[in-house]
Amino acid sequence: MQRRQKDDFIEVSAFSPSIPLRYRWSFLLAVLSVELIIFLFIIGQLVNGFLHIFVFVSYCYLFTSTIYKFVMYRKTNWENSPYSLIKRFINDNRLFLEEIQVLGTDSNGKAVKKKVITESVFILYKETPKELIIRFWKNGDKWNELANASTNKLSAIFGLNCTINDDIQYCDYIFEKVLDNRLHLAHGIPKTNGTIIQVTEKISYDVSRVSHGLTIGNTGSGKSVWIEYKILAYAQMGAIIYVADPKSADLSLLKYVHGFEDRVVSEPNHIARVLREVTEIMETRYRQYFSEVSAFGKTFVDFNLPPVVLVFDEFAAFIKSADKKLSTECMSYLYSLILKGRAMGCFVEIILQRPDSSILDGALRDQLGCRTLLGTASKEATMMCFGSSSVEHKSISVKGGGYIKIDGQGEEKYFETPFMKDFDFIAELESIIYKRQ
Ligand SMILES: Nc1ncnc2c1ncn2[C@@H]1O[C@H](COP(=O)(O)OP(=O)(O)OP(=O)(O)O)[C@@H](O)[C@H]1O
Repeated sequence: MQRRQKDDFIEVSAFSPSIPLRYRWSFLLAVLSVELIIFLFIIGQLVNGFLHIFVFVSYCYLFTSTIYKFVMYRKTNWENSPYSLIKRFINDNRLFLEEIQVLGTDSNGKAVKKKVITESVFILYKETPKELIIRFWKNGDKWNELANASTNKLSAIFGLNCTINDDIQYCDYIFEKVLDNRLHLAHGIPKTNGTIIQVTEKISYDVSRVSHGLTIGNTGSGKSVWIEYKILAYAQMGAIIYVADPKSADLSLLKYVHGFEDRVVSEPNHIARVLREVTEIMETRYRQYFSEVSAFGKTFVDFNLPPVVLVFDEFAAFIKSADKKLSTECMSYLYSLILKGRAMGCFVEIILQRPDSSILDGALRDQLGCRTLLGTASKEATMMCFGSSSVEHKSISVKGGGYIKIDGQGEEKYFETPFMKDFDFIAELESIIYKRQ
């Protein structure tokens, strides 16, 4: 079996020693013996009876504290250590091959046989204060399949949720030791740093690299609250925000906010107009800023251009219900925004109640850099949002809880949208806009 470079990883296999010397009971016995010898030596040197009692009491204290410290050290540093747990995982699942080998003959001429491990899986781990990474190499051998199929067992062993980073040559299981926390907007909204959206205490992403969003969730799962938070984050960036709300629901109320009056639309013709407007902004930016070779690799951030965001609620329902010509026109604008908008800073945030792959196929979906699935979702919705994934989704009872997948940040992970209670979204938005003017 081919084994590759280990980086800072520690390797564990069936060949690794079961217990390192400093955790063995025999080691404790050796330490206690040394202590006893020292005690007997000191006692032998003393004549004073009072000193005998004093040394004896000290020795008793040393004896019990040595045993206590050893047991605690073993428990915390060894029994629950990744090394020991991985070793147990290998043994319990028999991830090794054994064969009986003849070692020689005894005095009666009988063959002396012994079971010897001949092959083993090799699992690596690396521990930092924040995370534990367990790596399975994919060697195309009999343990290859194991690399992608150990989520449940490993999560159970370590008692932590994990995310997977699946590479061609290896599969990393990343266990977060520090739990993530939901943001509480009543404590103040996080200040947007440049083009970064802070999602939870630990999750964030940069819209200049990861553009466009998709939010899927059943009614009441928290889509509107999540999008409202995103609108605040975009507003902090100084974005020009358009809202298409064909059902004239909550988001359409934004038209009463100063600056949003003609950017919030519900009528099909107006939605088409807004899509056209955003596409034109994108095309104009292309012509003005990206027509020379010096613009190579640059984005809207390099030209100090504000992001332009189109929030499209109930997008699939709109496309299905609109007249054919209009829906074709809208789809073509949307395609070009999704495919070409990133560098120009022109983004779409699509909200869907029900998955519909006839509207948003896999190729287009993959262009939407931040995808969220809120509430307990059907298999179809999960597939629609994330494609095939090895993440086991739990059922969700928390309002605003769901899964998020951000381009370049591995598989989807559980998260909770910022908590919006005792918080006035409209007042906050108006205050952001006022401060910007
Ligand atoms: N992040 C959150 N913080 C606080 N409450 C939330 C959050 N997300 C959802 N809720 C609660 O859940 C309710 C439903 O959320 P929301 O209106 O966003 O769902 P929805 O998916 O948009 O539903 P619909 O499709 O019917 O519009 C909210 O009124 C709110 O009470």
